[in-house]
Amino acid sequence: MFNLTSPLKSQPLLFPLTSKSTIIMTSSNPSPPPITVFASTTPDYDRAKAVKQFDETKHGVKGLVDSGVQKLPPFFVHPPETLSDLKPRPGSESEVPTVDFSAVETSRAAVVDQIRRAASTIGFFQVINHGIPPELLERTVAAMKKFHEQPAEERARVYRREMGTGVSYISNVDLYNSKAASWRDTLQIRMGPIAADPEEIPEVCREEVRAWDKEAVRVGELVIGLLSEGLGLGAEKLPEMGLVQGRVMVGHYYPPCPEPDLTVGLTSHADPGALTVVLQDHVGGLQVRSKDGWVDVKPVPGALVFNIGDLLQIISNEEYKSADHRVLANCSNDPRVSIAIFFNPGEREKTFGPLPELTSAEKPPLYRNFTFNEFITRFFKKELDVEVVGVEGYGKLCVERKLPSSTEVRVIMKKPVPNVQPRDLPPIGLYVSEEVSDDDDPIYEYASEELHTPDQSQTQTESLAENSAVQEKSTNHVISQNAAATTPSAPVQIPFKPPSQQPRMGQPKTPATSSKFRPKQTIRRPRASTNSPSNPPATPPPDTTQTQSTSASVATSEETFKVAGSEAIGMNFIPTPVSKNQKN
Ligand SMILES: O=C(O)CCC(=O)C(=O)O
Ligand SMILES: [Fe+2]
Repeated sequence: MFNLTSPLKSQPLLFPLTSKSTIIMTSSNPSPPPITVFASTTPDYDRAKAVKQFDETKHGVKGLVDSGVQKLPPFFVHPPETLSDLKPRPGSESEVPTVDFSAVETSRAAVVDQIRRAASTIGFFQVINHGIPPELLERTVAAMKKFHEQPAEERARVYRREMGTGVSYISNVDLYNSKAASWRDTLQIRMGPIAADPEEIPEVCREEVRAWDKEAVRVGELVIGLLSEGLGLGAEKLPEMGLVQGRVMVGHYYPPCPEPDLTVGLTSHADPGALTVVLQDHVGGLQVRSKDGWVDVKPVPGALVFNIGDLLQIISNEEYKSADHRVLANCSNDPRVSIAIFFNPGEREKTFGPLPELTSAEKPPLYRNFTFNEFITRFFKKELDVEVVGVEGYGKLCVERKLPSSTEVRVIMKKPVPNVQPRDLPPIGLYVSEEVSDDDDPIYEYASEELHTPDQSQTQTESLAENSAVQEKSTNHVISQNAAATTPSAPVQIPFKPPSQQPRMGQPKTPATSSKFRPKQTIRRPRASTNSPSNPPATPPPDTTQTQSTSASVATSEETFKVAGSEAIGMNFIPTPVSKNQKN
C-alpha cells in the first residue's frame, strides 16, 4: 500500500529539488563525513526525462544493476528526512513476536492471546509451524527470484503499468509521482475474487504462486479467526466478513544497492486492506515503526510475517493497529525477495465500520461506516488531494495540497475552529471539494459552516452513532499535537452529515457555506474521469512525466493520481465483485 507513509497518515514534505541538500548520516561511524547530494538538484538535470527513460527500458532496477551502475541515478535519491532515519533501534527486533501455530490445537487460548497482544501493539507478528511445507515456501521464493532474473527481454514482455490482465511487472508503482524512486521491482498478480488468467502469470513462477496463494489463504483465514477470538467475537465473526476474498500478490525483488544509504527499498507505508502476509527470504531489511522507533522484522526461517491493515484497524475500532513499515535498500550482496499477499474484502459495495460489538458509550466508534469502494477511492485520492496538516494559530484548520513536483499549496481556513480535537475532524476527501473551472484552474472550496458548526440539537450519542466520521490517521497524529496546544478544553463531538450529503468532488457548491481559495499556482487536472482503481487507464498520457518537471503542474493521468506518492503496491488491483458466472 501510499506517504508516503500510509495513505491515512501524514506525509513527509516533498523533496525540494531546487537546491543542494547536505545530508548528515547518522551511522555507527563516529564522525561520518557529510554526504552532499548534488543529484536531483543539478539545474540541468531533467528528472522527468530520466524517469521516463528508465521506465521505458522495461528492465527495472534489476536492469540498472545488470548494466553495472555504481552510483544511483539521481531520481532514486531520497530526501534528508528519510535518509537520516534509516537505522533501527539496537536490539528492538524482539518486539515482533514469533507465534508457534503448532500450539493452536492444544493451547488455542494462549495463541489467541499472543496474537491479540501483537496485533494491538506493534501490529506485526511472525508465524511458524503454520503447516505450509517449507519446500513450497522455498520453491516459491526461488521461482519469484527466477522471474526477476530472467533475461531482460523476457521480463519486459510483462512490464506494464496497466492492470487489465491482472498481471503486471513494474518498477515503482508510483514512479511518476513519488518524490524519489525506490530500489525495487515488483511482479503483481491479482488472485481474487477474480484471479488473473493462469496463462497470464509468467510460467517461470506460475505453479508456485498459485500453490502459495492457496496455502496462504488457509493460514490467513486461521489467523483472521484467531484475531476474531482475540476481540472476543468468537472464531467466526471476522472470517464471515469475507476479508480474504480480494487478494493481490506482489513479488518484490530488491537488488543489491550500490549506495544503500541514499535510497530505500520500499518507503514507509501502512497497508490499507485487512491483513497482509509476507513470505520473506533470508536477506532482511523489513522494518516496522513502533512507538519507540523502527524495529527490524528479522527473517525467521520458515516463518510468515503477518501485519494488520487499515481496514482491520477500523473494524476493530482501533483494538488492532495498522503500523507503518518500510524496507531498507538492500545492502547485502544477495538480492532480496519477498512475496506478500494483501487480503481485502471481495465485495466492494459491502459496508464496513467499527463492529457494534466493539463499541460502547465508553468506547465510541472512531470511524463511520463506509463501503470498501469508498475507502479505497479515498486511499488513492489522499496523497494528491488536500490534506489536513495541522491547526494553526487559534483553531485555524490548515490544509495543504501536495503535488508530485516541488509545488505545495497551503490553504488556511479563515474560520476559527474552536475545540478541534482529533476525533472531531472529518475525512478530508468528503469535505474538501475541487472543481475544474472553465479556464481549467481548480478552485478549492471548504464547506466550513457545515463542517465545523456543532449541531447542538443532537445528543452526543446520536451524533456518534449516526454521523461519526472516518478519521484520518494523519489528521489524528498531527492535529492531536497541535490541537492540544491550541485547544485545551474538553473534546466536543461534532456531528457530521452522512457522506452522501457532504460536498464532493464536482458537486455544485452551496455558496452560503463555502469559502473559496485559489491556489497560488495553476494546477492542471483532468476534467473528469471514469477510471476506477480496478479499471485504470491503459498508460500514463504522454505529458505525465513532462508535467512533473514543471513545478506548477500535476500529472494528468487518473491512474497516476490513484497511485500518487504511494507505494501501495497492488492496490490498483482492487478487485471487482465476482460476477455470478465467474469464480476464483
Ligand atoms: O518486502 C517486504 O518485506 C514488505 C512488502 C510490503 O510491505 C508491501 O508490499 O506492502
Ligand atoms: Fe506493506
